[in-house]
Order: sequence, then C-alpha cells, then structure tokens
Amino acid sequence: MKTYRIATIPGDGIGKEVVPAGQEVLEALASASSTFKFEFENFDWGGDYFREHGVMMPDEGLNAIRDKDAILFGSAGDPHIPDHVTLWGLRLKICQGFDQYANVRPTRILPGIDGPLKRCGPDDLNWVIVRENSEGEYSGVGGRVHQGHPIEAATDVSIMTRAGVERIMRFAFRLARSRPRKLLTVITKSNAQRHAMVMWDEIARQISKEFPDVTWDKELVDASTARMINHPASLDTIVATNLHADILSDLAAALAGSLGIAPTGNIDPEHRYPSMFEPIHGSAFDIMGKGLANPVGTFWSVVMLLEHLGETEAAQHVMQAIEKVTADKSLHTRDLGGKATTAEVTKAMCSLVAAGLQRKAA
Ligand SMILES: NC(=O)c1ccc[n+]([C@@H]2O[C@H](COP(=O)([O-])OP(=O)(O)OC[C@H]3O[C@@H](n4cnc5c(N)ncnc54)[C@H](O)[C@@H]3O)[C@@H](O)[C@H]2O)c1
Ligand SMILES: O=C(O)C[C@@H](O)C(=O)O
Ligand SMILES: [K+]
Ligand SMILES: [Mn+2]
Repeated sequence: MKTYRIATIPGDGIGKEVVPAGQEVLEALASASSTFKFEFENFDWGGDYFREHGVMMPDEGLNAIRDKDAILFGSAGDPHIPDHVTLWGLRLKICQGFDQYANVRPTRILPGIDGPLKRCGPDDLNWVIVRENSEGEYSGVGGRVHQGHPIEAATDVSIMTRAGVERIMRFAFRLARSRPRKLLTVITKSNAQRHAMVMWDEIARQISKEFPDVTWDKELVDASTARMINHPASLDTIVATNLHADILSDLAAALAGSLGIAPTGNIDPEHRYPSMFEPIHGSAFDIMGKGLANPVGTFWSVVMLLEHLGETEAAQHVMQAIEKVTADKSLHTRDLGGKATTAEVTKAMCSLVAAGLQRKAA
C-alpha cells in the first residue's frame, strides 16, 4: 500500500471551507482504495497566523513541506490585511520558493452547468491555460520613493528571462501536443511592450520548431478576450504571461459557469519540489463562513493532484464523480443558481467517489 504525504494549507476565507472538503474527498477515495492512502498534515498559515506571528507562514516554512508529495491549497487573502502582504507572504512564497513555474488552468463546461454564452455549446469551450508562474509581472522587482510627497514614484518591473520563457513555452507546446487538437495560442502584447514581449514572441517561434506537429498562432491579449467570447472553439491550449493568464483564467472560468469550479496546479515539471493544487478563486470575502462556497474547483484540483501523483485511474474516478455532481442541479451552489451548501455537495461527492471505486473493485 502506497502512502502519499499531503500538506493541506487552507489559508484564508473560503479556503478554510473548500480545503477540508477536498481532504474529505481524498479520504473517501483512500478508504475505498486497496493500493494507496494519504497522510495529511495541516498547516494553519494565513491571516490568523499573521495576526499572531506577524508573518503569513514561518520563514523556514518551506522546509516543513519540502518532502510532501503534494500540497492542497485554499487561498491567501484576509479582509483586514493588505492583499499584497497576504499574497506574497503565502501563495507566492510557496510557488516561487518551489519554482512551480507552470501554472495549469483547465476550463470546460461541465455537465449540467449553464454557461453565460448563448452561442457556445458544451464542446466549444475546452481550454487549458498555461500561466507562467515564476517571473514576469510577478517578479516583485520595484519600489517606491518619496513616499507621501507630491513627487512620489513607484515601479513594478516585469522581468522576463530567456530561460524562464523557453521553459514555459516548451511546457505549453508539450501540453498542446498531448491534447487531441494539438493547437496552441500564444498570448502576447508585443505591440505595446516592445522589449520583453518581443522576446516572448521570438522564443515562441523558436520553440515551435521543436513541435512541428503542433499548430500554433499568436494573439494580442486584448483581442483574445473577444475571441474567447465570440469564437471559443477556435482555442484549445493557451500560454500567457503571469498576469495575462491570471486575468484570462478568471474570464475563462466565468464563461464556463463560475469562478467556483475552476482548478489549477502550480507545477514543478521537474519534480524537484512538491507541486501545489488549488482552486483558482480567492478568499471570497463576500461569502466566507456561510457555507455557500462551491467546492467543485477544489475537487477538480484534487483530480489534478491525483494525476500529478500518477494515480490516473483514481483521478478519472473523481472527475466522473464531479460530472455527476454538476449534472444534478439540486447539488448546485448559489454561484451556479442553486441552493446547495458546501457540505451537501461534499457529502454527495464523497459517496459517489467511494461507491465508484467499490464498484470497480468488485
Ligand atoms: N490563489 C489565491 O490565493 C488567491 C486567488 C484569488 C484571489 N486571492 C485573494 O482573495 C481575496 C479576494 O479576492 P477577489 O474578491 O478578487 O476574488 P475571489 O475569487 O475571492 O472572489 C471573486 C467573486 O467570486 C466569488 N467566488 C469565488 N470563489 C467562489 C466559490 N468557490 N464559490 C462561490 N463563489 C465564489 C466570490 O464570492 C466573489 O464574488 C483577495 O485578498 C485576493 O488577493 C487569492
Ligand atoms: O495572481 C495571484 O497570484 C493570485 C490569484 O489571483 C490567483 O489566481 O492565484
Ligand atoms: K486559490
Ligand atoms: Mn487570479
């Protein structure tokens, strides 16, 4: 029996509701499996930890999770602490500390979900956005001078490195090649940003030569928002910078029905460090503590976690259970127009996951 060591970091807001829900699903899965189990360790990092210790996670915190097989994360963001303090102190500290440079964000319209686009059938929207997750607009380089004076100035410098762009392009082309349509769209803004984004485009062209079987095109980020809405079926795999992909992936999730269903993996493709899985949404201050959070984005992140561990069959089981849950409108949370609570969806999900595996074993 294999044991996977998983760190759970709920963080803040609805992260504290959806991560325990995700853990319950993994436990239901393990209780029905004869080949693997999980050993969870929970870390209480986030806003409450900050109030007590003055930091979102301990300075040496990465060492406590370095040996885990994977991390299940909720959200960093507290209504009483500045957003840049919470984000940099927790999510970015882990993503950048473990060089999880590929952020993978699949989106599709799940069964039973009514997307907002009237001309978009369920098969027309099936995308994976690859977000550069280690540099660019999130390099953290910059500063402020003359603070509080009329001549105050501030900079956030976007840094792109050739190595950083090459590795994310290679990852995106490889992912595109693994999908049936073998289609990649490279998002850019090289008309306005005339240095780094021009290099980004040049490197895309260079790496494309290694993947002659992948069809690729280039789209300016502003135009790509219109294309996502008007011609969703023309897209498949998409690669974009850290900030562009952050924005496009919230749009993608909304077009697929809700921010609450979209998953992500912060992946170290070289497996030097643990990878981290989380829903793409944040702390959702407006609904936290009310049992209204849609846990589906976390369940789908659990699927990505299982895939990363190599538990392909288990991942498929969990995905099938998710599709059964979304197909049943009585299990839709408020963001999907329903009345179900986080706990109700989780309970239904756990019975489906356990039942599915038992049938398989019988
Ligand atoms: N990965 C992360 O840690 C992460 C991601 C996004 C935002 N944040 C942080 O979270 C805080 C709030 O950010 P925001 O309001 O821009 O984005 P958000 O994703 O928290 O919420 C945006 C809207 O979507 C709704 N929503 C999000 N997830 C939902 C779910 N699972 N079920 C139902 N509704 C859901 C919210 O209620 C809200 O109306 C900020 O501090 C931000 O920095 C953190
Ligand atoms: O951009 C971030 O890192 C925070 C959040 O918006 C996310 O998508 O993870
Ligand atoms: K999150
Ligand atoms: Mn985001």
